[in-house]
Amino acid sequence: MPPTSASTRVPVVILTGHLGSGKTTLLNHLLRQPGARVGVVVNDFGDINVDAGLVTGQVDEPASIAGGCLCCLSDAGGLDDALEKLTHPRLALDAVIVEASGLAEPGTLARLVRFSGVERVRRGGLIEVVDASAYFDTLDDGRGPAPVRFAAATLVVINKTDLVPAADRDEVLARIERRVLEHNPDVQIAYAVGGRIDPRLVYDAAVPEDPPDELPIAALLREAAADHAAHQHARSVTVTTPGTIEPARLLDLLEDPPSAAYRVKGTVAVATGQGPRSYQVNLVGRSAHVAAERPGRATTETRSELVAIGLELDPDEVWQRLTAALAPAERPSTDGLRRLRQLVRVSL
Ligand SMILES: Nc1nc2c(ncn2[C@@H]2O[C@H](COP(=O)(O)OP(=O)(O)OP(=O)(O)O)[C@@H](O)[C@H]2O)c(=O)[nH]1
Repeated sequence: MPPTSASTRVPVVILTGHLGSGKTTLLNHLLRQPGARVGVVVNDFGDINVDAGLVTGQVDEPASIAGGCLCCLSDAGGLDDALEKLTHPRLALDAVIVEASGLAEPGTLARLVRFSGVERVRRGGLIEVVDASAYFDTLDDGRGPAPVRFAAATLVVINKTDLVPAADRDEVLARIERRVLEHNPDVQIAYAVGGRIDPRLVYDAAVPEDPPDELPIAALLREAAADHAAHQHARSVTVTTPGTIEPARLLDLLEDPPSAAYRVKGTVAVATGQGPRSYQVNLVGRSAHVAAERPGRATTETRSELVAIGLELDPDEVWQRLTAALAPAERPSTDGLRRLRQLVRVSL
């Protein structure tokens, strides 16, 4: 079998959180994003109650995908079996979200995805949902070390902030934030009501609108849920450069990304003896994935582009970092090529 093309890798996002913290609410919010094609893996449909209208078919009936979501029950076949089906190129999903039961241990799930035997998977991050109003009564008594579960997260959503009395809110949220950062100082933190985070933090929708040939279920549900309510908007910074780049500078960025950049994605071109070679770059949290594109038809234009997305991005700082990462080079340095190839190897 030919090697999997970089473009067919599907980000697998893990959603964890204590019982009742708001995982399903957040998942439903993400599924309402216009134009999104998302696969969902759940342990138990009965338990999870994804909005019925959004659950449009089992994975064996891909023709019925509508309103964006295709759900798949993780049964005896295990997670890999579900991922194998949902990452099939014929489904062309933008992302797969694995919603864990409230009792699941985040580190274990992260390892299941990281060491998944499924070739078309790439890590899409781990979102841990926290109930701000119940945090110090359930997860953490505030004494001793903070819960170790945060160590596996790339994004922590401090949800239900509306239930914290206004007078105490700043202090309670700051205390939770300090506990979250204790084991994971690089983690991105978002605040939410009803799980409403900016979907761009999690994945890219293939198209900006719902496809015209699909049922208007997602649109109706969006209206019903008044999902246009405010959420913290993610910022993004894009830098494009013509021509080929120096991989060592790109690796410098991927090994030490700007702290406020939650995702960095793009395509870069590197010169080779046989002409430019393109690589797809994806970083979520601190985990980078780089894959070589299959050599395609020769193009007249070669360019490299990176986009950084995050909640508190400083646009000037990030622009400078991305620009430095895309330093033009007609010929890559030996050290740069070695580091790039090594990252491509560990990304396989
Ligand atoms: N007030 C308030 N309620 C919320 C918020 N987010 C979720 N809820 C409610 O909290 C309850 C639990 O939310 P779920 O999304 O079912 O939580 P879950 O983490 O999926 O729950 P389990 O699957 O049982 O672990 C539901 O009644 C939600 O409507 C929020 O930000 N504010």
